[in-house]
Amino acid sequence: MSTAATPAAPAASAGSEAGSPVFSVDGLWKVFGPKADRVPGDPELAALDPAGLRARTGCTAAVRDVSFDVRKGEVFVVMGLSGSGKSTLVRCLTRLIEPTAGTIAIDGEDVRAMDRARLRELRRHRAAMVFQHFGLLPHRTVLDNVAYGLEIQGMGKAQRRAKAAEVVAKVGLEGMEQRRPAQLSGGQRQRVGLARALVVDPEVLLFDEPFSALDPLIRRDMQEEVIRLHREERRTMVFITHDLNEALKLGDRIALMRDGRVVQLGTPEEIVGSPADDYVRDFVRDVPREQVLTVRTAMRPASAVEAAGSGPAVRPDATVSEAIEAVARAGGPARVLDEGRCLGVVDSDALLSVIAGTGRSAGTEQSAGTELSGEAV
Ligand SMILES: Nc1ncnc2c1ncn2[C@@H]1O[C@H](COP(=O)(O)OP(=O)(O)OP(=O)(O)O)[C@@H](O)[C@H]1O
Repeated sequence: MSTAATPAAPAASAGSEAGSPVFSVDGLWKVFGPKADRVPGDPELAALDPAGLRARTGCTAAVRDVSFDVRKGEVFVVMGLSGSGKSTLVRCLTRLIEPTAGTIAIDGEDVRAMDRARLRELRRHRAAMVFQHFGLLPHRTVLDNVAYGLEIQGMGKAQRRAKAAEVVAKVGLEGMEQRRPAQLSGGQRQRVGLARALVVDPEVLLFDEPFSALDPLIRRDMQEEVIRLHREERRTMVFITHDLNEALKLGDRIALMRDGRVVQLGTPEEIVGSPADDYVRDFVRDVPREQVLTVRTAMRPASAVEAAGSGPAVRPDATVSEAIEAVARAGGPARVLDEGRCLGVVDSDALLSVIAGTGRSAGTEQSAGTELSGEAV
């Protein structure tokens, strides 16, 4: 299947090409400082740690040799501590920051080769950014703030207002169309920022720590909003956060950054269940494993008798926490059923050992299965 898409590919088309890359990033570097260009190509300089590089050259490598794909329809989270390079990396995707080396493609098109007009179109139509400081126009109403992107595109007033009203309702601000930003709460303002990015129907939404200034309850509301929008539209999203819980909650996959490098790229389950190194292990140490790891991690092969049984059943993507409930309620093992196929069995010992961190690692799946009928919970 071709991965080429029209510049303003509608979200509805995203599902048909699920899994193909929207952004492809290869060997990306961003070095700040004098004669930054020489760093990526010089193996000796490229191998220095941040302090060493700074001492030797006066440069900071904010992004170091990073490669990844953002797949169509996924929420791709870039996570890391302050200064790890998240914002620089995501700004490089649309060249809000010019990369020093490496390649970036969107739907196969070379972003680094784009001229100014094409770049403008990329930022306005294809990859819209939602910022933490949403930069709303204070004298404009909510409706006109949202319609602003369409105005820039040259859309007529009636049409852009109608479209803006639709998106204002979609983000839960119905009835507030005529308010000005100063008359809104922080969470509501963030919704306007989100609506403003959504109204141009971009192929990808880029979120730069959009919720970090919000209080915890409003933040949770906004996270739910993003999950809902993603579920409804399957729009591709790249989401920067330094908050591990937010990353685990929102991300289909997470790129964990440290000192400009991606130290691990994987699903929440892979990152929590199989940390790539001690840094990641330490990072995820306090995560409640039972809420992230799934029964795939905990199950063992089923005997023929167990597979044919009629006891409780759980889906393979059910969390360990959900499985504990099912097993506790039934007082015995539960079958793991995938569309009627028995993939294995989970029992209380296996579930406990996942919580204790002594179980099998994430991502290893049972391949054998038995066709069975049954409802998985
Ligand atoms: N314009 C610049 N000039 C020099 N150094 C920079 C510049 N912008 C960023 N840096 C440095 O690059 C590194 C990565 O910064 P970046 O803002 O990408 O990190 P971040 O992970 O997004 O941090 P935060 O969570 O605090 O926003 C930091 O060491 C930062 O000081």
